[in-house]
Amino acid sequence: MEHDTIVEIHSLNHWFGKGEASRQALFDVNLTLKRGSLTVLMGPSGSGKTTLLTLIGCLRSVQDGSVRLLGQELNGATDAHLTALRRRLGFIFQAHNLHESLTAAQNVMMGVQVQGKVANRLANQAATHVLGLVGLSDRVNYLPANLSGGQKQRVAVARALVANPALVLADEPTAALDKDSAADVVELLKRMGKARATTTLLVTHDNRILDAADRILTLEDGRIIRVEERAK
Ligand SMILES: Nc1ncnc2c1ncn2[C@@H]1O[C@H](COP(=O)(O)OP(=O)(O)OP(=O)(O)O)[C@@H](O)[C@H]1O
Repeated sequence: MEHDTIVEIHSLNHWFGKGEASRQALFDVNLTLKRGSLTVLMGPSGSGKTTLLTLIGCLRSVQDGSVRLLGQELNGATDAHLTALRRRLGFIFQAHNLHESLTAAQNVMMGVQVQGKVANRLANQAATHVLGLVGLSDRVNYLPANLSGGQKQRVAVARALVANPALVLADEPTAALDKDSAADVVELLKRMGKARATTTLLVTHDNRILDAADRILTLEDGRIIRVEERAK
């Protein structure tokens, strides 16, 4: 695999349930993600977007086909191996998933500390720096309860990016936000992605993210039915 290939998927199939109740959710998915690219995944509810994202994110086991993440095969990988790989990724979900009892800075520090043992002082410096990049310098010591929805999602973006992950996976990161906050988060993902050459795969219906995408994939009934390359 080329050095700048972050994800390479061949003939991926996935099923939920066993025996009679078994239902196929993904059919013969093939996909390559290059370093620094922003790919959007679209498709109707139930088309398999989250299933694909969670397979790439080592959050469920690959059953059939090949998924190579950062040069390593996920099909047949041990739980320990999947956990180690998962730590090299950044995740952003629709609901921000912040710890309510921790400040913004402490939440972001957790994004550094999952990577292994890092001195608190260094983790704190990194967290403060990234919170500054997402425009929250004056909110580092706030608890989530005292932040707006958009600010919380910016903390979640900071937490996902603080350890410079090779790949960021995002599932509807702007869905729970009002228009202005959503625009801020989109701008941020674009800017941070460019500055750090992060590879991003995100599920969204947000037109502003579509405008920023290098490529738009459409899933329907578990199959990629359209690939639109965007000229930059
Ligand atoms: N844990 C599960 N157990 C059984 N079936 C599941 C499970 N997760 C997803 N499915 C089924 O797999 C298919 C794909 O679901 P998935 O969540 O990937 O779709 P999606 O495109 O992300 O949908 P949405 O936009 O509504 O989030 C659906 O038919 C869904 O019902």
